[in-house]
Parts: sequence; C-alpha cells; structure tokens
Amino acid sequence: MIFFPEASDFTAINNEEALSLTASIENLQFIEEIKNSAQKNNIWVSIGVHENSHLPTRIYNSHVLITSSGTLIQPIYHKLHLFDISIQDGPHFMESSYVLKGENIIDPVETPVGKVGMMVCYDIRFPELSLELRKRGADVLTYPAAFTLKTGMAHWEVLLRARAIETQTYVIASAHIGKQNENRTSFGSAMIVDPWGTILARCPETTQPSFALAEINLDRLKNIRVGMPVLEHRRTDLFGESSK
Ligand SMILES: O=C(O)CNC(=O)[C@H](CS)NC(=O)CCC(=O)C(=O)O
Repeated sequence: MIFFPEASDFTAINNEEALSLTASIENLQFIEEIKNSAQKNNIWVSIGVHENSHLPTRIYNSHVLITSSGTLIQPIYHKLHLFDISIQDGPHFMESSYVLKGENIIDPVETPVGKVGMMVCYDIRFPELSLELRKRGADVLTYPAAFTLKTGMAHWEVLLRARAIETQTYVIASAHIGKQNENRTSFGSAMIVDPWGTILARCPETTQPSFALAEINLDRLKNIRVGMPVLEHRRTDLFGESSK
C-alpha cells in the first residue's frame, strides 16, 4: 500500500484558484488517473485531495482510499479540524476561509496492511480523534500532511510518535516538503512509526521527491497491546466513554 500527502492534487496560490481547480469527486481527473494506476500496479492507495462540498464557496480537504482494483472506498474522510491559526511572527492560515470542515469520523477500513484510520494533517493535534479510531479497531493511523516549517520543526515528530505510543497503532504520515509556491513551504519528514514509538523509516531532508518504506507487522502490534493494555486501563468512569 502506498500513502501520499494531504492535498496531493495541487497547492493553490489563493482561495479563488483552489476553488477553480476543484471538482466533485466523480469529476476529478486526478482521482481517475490514480484509480487507473492503482489497478495497473495492483496496489492500494491513500491520498489527500480537494473535493467540492455542497457549498459553492467551500471545498473539502479530503482523504480517500483506493483499492488495488481501482475502486474508491466510500465514505470519504473530510478533514475535521481546520488550520485557522495566527502565530506571532507567522505563519498565518485561515483554512476555514475556503475549506468546509467534515462532519464525521470514518470507521477504519480493512486493507492489506490492517485497518486504516483516516485523518489529515492538523488532525494530529487532537488525540481524542486518534483514540476514537483506535477504539473502532484501527491498526494504522494515517496523517497525510503539509506541515509548516516552524510547527514542523517544533512538533511534527513528537506528535506522530505520541499518537503511535498512546494508541499503540502504526502511524503513517506522508508529507509535502520544500517550496510549493511563493506562499508555501512545507516541512516534510514523512515517516512511519511503529506502535512502540520507534521510527521505522523517514524521508530524507531533500527537495527531491522521495519515499519511506517499512513493513507493518500486526503480530508485533498485538504483542505490544497485550503486554501493556492501556486501552483497558482507561478511566472511563472518570473521563467517559466516547461513543460511536
Ligand atoms: O489545502 C491545501 O492545499 C493543503 N492544506 C494544508 O496545508 C493544511 C491547511 S492550510 N495545513 C495544515 O493543516 C498544517 C498543520 C500544521 O502545520 C500544524 O498543525 O502545525
């Protein structure tokens, strides 16, 4: 299975361009090509794309899964947490000015690498979402991303490893790197983390496209969960049980 970054279709220079480059999921040429390629290469794909919402002025920041037969899995995940931030000395983002936030947590999907829980980028900062996906059976949590340089340097690795350790799942985070246009530079450092928090593979700090490769071992995952059953130790009597 191959995992691509958030918004793999394009990086727009402004909201107008983002809206003009986006279509409904059935009409996205980009997705058609990925489906064909998935089928031709007999490989599953996880990928972030933009997609029309029901509002004319807002799009979804979506995460889709495509099977090795080229079928798009429904329902599609729409990014739940939007990156509306204004940090002193930058960066400044107002994702909600062109993106509509999703409404639903999507149940993890059975794939050749186990059950995959879908999220996008900034979602990594909200551990309750990752935990809910673990409770719903996720073996792998995925965060296709385009982190900023400043927040990436400070938080990226720690967040990914923390989510892997506390949920005892594999974490796969594909990421944009380098300058995408005059407004955007992304941190990169795509990585694959195991349920013990070990970084199994990570992309180099290069502006050339690269990939990281690792094996997902569900026996190891089971072993870690049995040895330290943190999910069973949760004080749901004090914190409540999140419900489906
Ligand atoms: O829509 C696109 O083209 C790409 N989308 C993004 O780059 C999104 C929204 S602006 N970026 C993030 O969520 C960065 C999060 C981040 O950097 C952090 O949490 O620190």
